[in-house]
Amino acid sequence: MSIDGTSESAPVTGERTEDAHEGGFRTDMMISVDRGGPRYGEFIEKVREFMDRARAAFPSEELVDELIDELTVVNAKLAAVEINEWESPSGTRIDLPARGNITLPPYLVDKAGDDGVQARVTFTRFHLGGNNAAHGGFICTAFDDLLGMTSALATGKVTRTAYLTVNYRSITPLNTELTVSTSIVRLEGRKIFVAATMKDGERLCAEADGLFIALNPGQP
Ligand SMILES: CCCCCCCC(=O)SCCNC(=O)CCNC(=O)[C@H](O)C(C)(C)COP(=O)(O)OP(=O)(O)OC[C@H]1O[C@@H](n2cnc3c(N)ncnc32)[C@H](O)[C@@H]1OP(=O)(O)O
Repeated sequence: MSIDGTSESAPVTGERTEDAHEGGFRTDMMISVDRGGPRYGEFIEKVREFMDRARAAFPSEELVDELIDELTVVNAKLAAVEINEWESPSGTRIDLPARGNITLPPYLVDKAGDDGVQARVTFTRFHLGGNNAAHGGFICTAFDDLLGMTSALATGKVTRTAYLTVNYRSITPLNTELTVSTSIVRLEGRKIFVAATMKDGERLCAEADGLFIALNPGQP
């Protein structure tokens, strides 16, 4: 099963047979398109909407009291079903934007292969830096994840970021579908040199170059 979100393969089921805590990211994560059920994506969208609304709200004291009570109930429900990172739907639901991982800006993968990835990302109010522009850290996050995906697909190995350089070339707008294109610059043993651009139409918003290292077995 591919980690890129484009595979139509059947979901992986069954128990892990190895120590889930040995080694870094997993190419053999318990990838699934059904964990959390058919409405899990809708749940993630509601959480993302909540993050946007929380960022944008100016609540009264009374409303804050009310929200604390309601969120206490919701948090208790979620705490009761906490699970390890390898089997959580968040991060493994490859049918959802950004694999259903709310840590990441929501992106959709259009094309993914061993020469690079094409994706669309939309930053929203939650990702606000200032004056209606995206926060640079979230731009890095999008690049890091999509370049990590690029490195993994090019090598079939588990990789980690050694460095990531981002140049911010023009304002990155919120609520606008942006295109991200990644590519492999060169492969040198365990070293994967990668590059990426983020564009609003033809306008270059940001670009990145990075080095990812294919991890040795058992390496954290
Ligand atoms: C689909 C899922 C996508 C998810 C993407 C998310 C990716 C991430 O966020 S990863 C988290 C952030 N990154 C990290 O935490 C990594 C922390 N650093 C480390 O673990 C290690 O330093 C690591 C793995 C990068 C390299 O360590 P190690 O495996 O021991 O390799 P090491 O022997 O030091 O270096 C290997 C080669 O890379 C080079 N290298 C390593 N780091 C750098 C660097 N920062 N700059 C330049 N060269 C470097 C070395 O010089 C060496 O080159 P050569 O083989 O030519 O001598």
